[in-house]
Amino acid sequence: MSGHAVVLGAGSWGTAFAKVLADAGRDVTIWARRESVVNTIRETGRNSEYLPELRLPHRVTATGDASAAIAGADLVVLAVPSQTLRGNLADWAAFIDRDATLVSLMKGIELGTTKRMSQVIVETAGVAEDRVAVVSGPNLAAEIAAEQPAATVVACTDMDRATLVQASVSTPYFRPYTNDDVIGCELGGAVKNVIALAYGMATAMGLGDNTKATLITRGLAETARLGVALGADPLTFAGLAGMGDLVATCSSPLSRNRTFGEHLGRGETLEQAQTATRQTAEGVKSCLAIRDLSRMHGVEMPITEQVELVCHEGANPRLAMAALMSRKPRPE
Ligand SMILES: NC(=O)C1=CN([C@@H]2O[C@H](COP(=O)(O)OP(=O)(O)OC[C@H]3O[C@@H](n4cnc5c(N)ncnc54)[C@H](O)[C@@H]3O)[C@@H](O)[C@H]2O)C=CC1
Ligand SMILES: O=C(CO)COP(=O)(O)O
Repeated sequence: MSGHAVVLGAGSWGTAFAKVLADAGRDVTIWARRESVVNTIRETGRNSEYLPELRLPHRVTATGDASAAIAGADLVVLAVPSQTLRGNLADWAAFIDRDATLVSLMKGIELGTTKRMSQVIVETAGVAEDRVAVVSGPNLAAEIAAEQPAATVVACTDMDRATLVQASVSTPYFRPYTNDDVIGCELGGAVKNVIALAYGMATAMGLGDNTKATLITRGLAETARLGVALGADPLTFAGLAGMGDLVATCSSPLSRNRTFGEHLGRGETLEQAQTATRQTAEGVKSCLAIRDLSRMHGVEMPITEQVELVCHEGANPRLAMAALMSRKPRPE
């Protein structure tokens, strides 16, 4: 693979990922929805709204014309919010080259359908699942943009394709591992956002490291339970797309999900938290879809249930924590 790549979505991860692709040897076009973002990237080489510190490599350019950018690209990277993917991709699907690899960077579950992002891509773009790769791991965009060493997982049911994508995003600061467990990698990425909301609430409530370690560990347990019920390999949850991303997201003040949880933990309403934080916190919507998935598959996910109650039913975070602590005793 050495052709042209397109990154659809100019948020912080889409922009940082474009840099990774360019540093790994690609010409890259970023599609941005807003003309002001396109113009700033073209004129200054920076996405000043999302990653102002980052000077993009010369191989990266921007456009507002998705169809022109997609045509001829052999790597089509999707980096829009999970809940808008289906609508966006419906507009773009016709322009995607029949041999192109579609790469999902998104960490969410679709509301209503409870579909993972790769499933939405397969359905909407009309491609076989082995043409879709998922990139997921402890990858806070600002740290990658600053070239701080990090690893990730490239998951695809076609391991040859996973290896090609791995080569396309390998740089001295970004180390991708391949995996064929797409379900596990996608669930790890989506559920950790929900657990990070809980972690943020605990942080704002002044709770200590025992509480936080408990949330991470039991959060991982409920993620793995759901994953196994959906056909994932339990070992995936001990890896970068599971524990790795969960730890990075919960412990980092850069995380939008953790930050959103902190607002809720200070007693703000959902609307107040949304006003205070501008970027997408995927867990806020995905917690509803993940709760639905857990009920459909008869899997207990107590932390997710409580996060959903705080986010969408106005439950008090302290009472949510008390509810978790007063559950029926059970073996680990
Ligand atoms: N920011 C990060 O550190 C990381 C983010 N991710 C995931 O990557 C995905 C994308 O996130 P980010 O790049 O951070 O950006 P984001 O989620 O904040 O926004 C993505 C981009 O989509 C645009 N957008 C918003 N609504 C849209 C719509 N209706 N149609 C088309 N475009 C729209 C935004 O303007 C922005 O340019 C998310 O699923 C996130 O969970 C994954 C790893 C790291
Ligand atoms: O997925 C991420 C890091 O791997 C980014 O998390 P946030 O969306 O919470 O910022």
